[in-house]
Amino acid sequence: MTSRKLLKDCFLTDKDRLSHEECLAILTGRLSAVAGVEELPLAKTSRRWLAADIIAPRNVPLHDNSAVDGYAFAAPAAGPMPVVTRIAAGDLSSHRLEPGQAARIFTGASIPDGADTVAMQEDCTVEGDRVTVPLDLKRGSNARRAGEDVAAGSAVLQSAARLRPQDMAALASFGLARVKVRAPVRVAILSNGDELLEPGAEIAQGQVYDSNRSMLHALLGTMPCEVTDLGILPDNAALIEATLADVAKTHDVILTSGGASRGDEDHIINAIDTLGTRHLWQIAVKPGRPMSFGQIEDCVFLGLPGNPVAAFVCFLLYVRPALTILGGGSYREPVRFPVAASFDVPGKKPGRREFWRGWLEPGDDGRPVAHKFARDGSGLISGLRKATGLIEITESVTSVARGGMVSFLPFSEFGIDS
Ligand SMILES: Nc1nc2c(c(=O)[nH]1)N[C@H]1C(S)=C(S)[C@@H](COP(=O)(O)OP(=O)(O)OC[C@H]3O[C@@H](n4cnc5c(N)ncnc54)[C@H](O)[C@@H]3O)O[C@H]1N2
Ligand code: MOO
Repeated sequence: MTSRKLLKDCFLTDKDRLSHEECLAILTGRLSAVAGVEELPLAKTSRRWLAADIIAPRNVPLHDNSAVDGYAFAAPAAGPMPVVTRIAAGDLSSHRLEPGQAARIFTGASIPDGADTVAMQEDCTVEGDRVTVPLDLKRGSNARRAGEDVAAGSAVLQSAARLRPQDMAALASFGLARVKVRAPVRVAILSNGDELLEPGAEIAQGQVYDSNRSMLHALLGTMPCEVTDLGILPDNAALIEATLADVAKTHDVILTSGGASRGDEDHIINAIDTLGTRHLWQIAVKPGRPMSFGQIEDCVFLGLPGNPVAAFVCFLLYVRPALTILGGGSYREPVRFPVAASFDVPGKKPGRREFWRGWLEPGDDGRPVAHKFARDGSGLISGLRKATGLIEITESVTSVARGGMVSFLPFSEFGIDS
């Protein structure tokens, strides 16, 4: 990473602050994969980033086989046929039919040489050792061809792909027992603020329970990460600096929340400036204005704002892409769905991008319509809980009218299940 644009002014207007696009470009442009590569048993690789391309080593299925329980024959059939053999799934012996003969066959069993079609048993008439199949059955019906799922030699998955449950099925279907994947990114998390308290402790006026760390743990659980929890750090500049310097030696990422602005008791930014390099701080995004990104030696620093909604939104928008790239994954932008708004927002400040908490419901014509959580405060966890996604309002927009189109980003696009 090299430093490009450092922001020294803590009184920036939205116009001077980095835009969402610039922020993403800095993150994605300056980061590269740091996670190691390990070869693991297939069952241990779910949700990891692949570290090598996967080429199918053989056809799947390996042999032509029956899709149904029934009778195999060579189409077209002319009348009753003698049933000369019986083939079950897993039968490894070879079978051959002469023209006009049929084989009793079961789902998954190899189709015998000389046959190309299978009739479902429900559609057949059996008399003694002869079977009559539907005479108009098309050649190839109910026959699954070798390689019809995946042909040997085809490129199936590229390095940096995320292994999803269906990919696990594909790798197993090729007979792969071990897979090269990226190791988890080593992330240290901490919360900063004298007012913060661990859940379970006795609370007093002026204190708040630390909710960000539980939320961040859960969010990090959606990514291949190994999390070190450093707990709550008080507003003590020397302690913050010493902790960050120490932790940076053994982690790929330090993720903090709180203390990100430039209040007298916000020491995180100062610590980064002293120990390393700040690549961005202050963005024209709501919520999330004091989001920061920097480095201490080779350790990436990601500083989230303290307000829980801002921490959540910035995690999705910026931490997730950063962890993806550092982890050796391929980053893709979340899909944005254009939907009609069910609400009016007459005045929005121009020059900054806003992410409102929202959800979809069917409108009068059955199409999805976006609803917005009425209150905007970025301390309101209730809004995050009610929401199933973010409504994105770009910089140039100054109002939204009921029925107008807005972009909806479902949380599922960020790896969060409903
Ligand atoms: N004069 C200004 N004040 C503020 C500005 C500003 O630009 N000028 N920005 C506001 C915005 S926007 C945000 S967001 C917050 C973020 O500030 P910090 O990152 O420095 O966060 P704190 O001041 O430490 O905390 C803000 C708020 O969030 C609560 N908090 C912090 N950590 C946690 C946690 N782990 N769990 C639950 N709640 C937490 C904290 O108690 C505060 O209420 O600053 C605005 N102010
Ligand atoms: O932008 Mo702050 O990040 O709204 O709460």
